[in-house]
Amino acid sequence: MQAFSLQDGRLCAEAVPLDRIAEQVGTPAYVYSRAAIEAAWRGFDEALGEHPHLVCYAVKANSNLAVLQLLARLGSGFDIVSGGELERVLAAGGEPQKIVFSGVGKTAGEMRRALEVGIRCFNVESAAELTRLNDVAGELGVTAPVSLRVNPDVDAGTHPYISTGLRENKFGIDIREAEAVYRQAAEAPHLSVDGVDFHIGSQLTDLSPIADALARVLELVDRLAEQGITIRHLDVGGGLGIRYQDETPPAPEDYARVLLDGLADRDLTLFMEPGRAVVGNAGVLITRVEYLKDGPEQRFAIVDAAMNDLLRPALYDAWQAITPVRPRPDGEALAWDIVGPVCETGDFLGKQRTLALAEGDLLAVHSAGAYGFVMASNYNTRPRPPEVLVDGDQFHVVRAREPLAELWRGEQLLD
Ligand SMILES: Cc1ncc(COP(=O)(O)O)c(C=O)c1O
Ligand SMILES: N[C@@H](CCCC[NH3+])C(=O)O
Repeated sequence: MQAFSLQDGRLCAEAVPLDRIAEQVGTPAYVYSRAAIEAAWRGFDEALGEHPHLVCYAVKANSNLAVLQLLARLGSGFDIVSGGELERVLAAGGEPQKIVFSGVGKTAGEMRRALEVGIRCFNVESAAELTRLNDVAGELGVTAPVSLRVNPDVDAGTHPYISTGLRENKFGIDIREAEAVYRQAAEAPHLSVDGVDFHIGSQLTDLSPIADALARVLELVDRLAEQGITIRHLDVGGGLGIRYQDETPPAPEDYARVLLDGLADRDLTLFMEPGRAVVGNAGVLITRVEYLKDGPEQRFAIVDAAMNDLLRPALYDAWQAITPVRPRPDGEALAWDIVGPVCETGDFLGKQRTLALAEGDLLAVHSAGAYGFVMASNYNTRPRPPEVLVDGDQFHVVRAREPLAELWRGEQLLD
């Protein structure tokens, strides 16, 4: 949960210097720490102690196969939102019985595949989706396990683009309509009601909206029990924040305490879907300064990473720490806008960063393990960067830089 630190040019807890990685794979490149990922996942798993639970890592945060494989080996479950993520989890050795499938727009094809492999549960987000899932399960002659994602209408107090638990958001089933939809589910011949689910937003730094949402959803569970609809598991989604700058996100133990206190003596298995908090501070994006440019109003450090590699600053105006891998203690510290080569004014990684810089310097953009590579694109026909996993004193290139010719594979010239 701590902001990631570099010690002597290395990811903390790992022995490989980042400049050695840069020499071998070039820049920009994502670098992840195995030790940090595993420690963060265990933090959630251990916080829930003996209470029956399943930590379903949210694949969307970082879906690199080697990252998924590490988590699968720890016994992690997975929260997926597409057929593509399902295939990734299976390819990485994830157990189908530990997969939950979220998302508002599941296609019939995605449902079919998930039923064929036998996932643990579908987090259903509308009455229409429930009808489709029942039909698809019926065609296959199987029963689909379901949990309804309810929208508890609480303000998560996060960026509006990543807040999901308000009535006006597209996510989940309005909590006031949930009982009726549960009755529909209970009567459907090819569905079995197993759980209830909520997820109110991402980068949450305060536990009180989670406690509010939990209380509302537990009232629903109790009302359903009175009607003979038994809920066996409660999925509390993900969303726990990390420290990017000066945030003080709750520790997994405090989070777990709120959840377990809320449950009281109810017999509910807990599922959780953390993404960012598992991988966010376990990764950096390394990039090299190409040019220093003195504009009339502003100094620019033009680096070789851009918004296509790391979108969060451009999309959310997100702040991520940027530090030199080898600081220049005797250099003059000046305020720089750290910008990329893409042809957009919004292409920046950081603004007004006071640093002593020279051309050729290697920089690390911190907290880049979550929503980094997964949101990268080929805009400006730039190859997506390689991904490297550091494991003690070794490192592995777990995804190579895309060769340029791959960027137009499948395209056709006209006759
Ligand atoms: C349903 C669901 N579960 C889990 C997550 C993971 O969220 P986070 O990375 O904030 O933990 C998300 C994304 O916000 C989500 O939409
Ligand atoms: N992409 C967002 C988080 C989205 C959460 C997805 N449900 C971010 O970088 O902060």
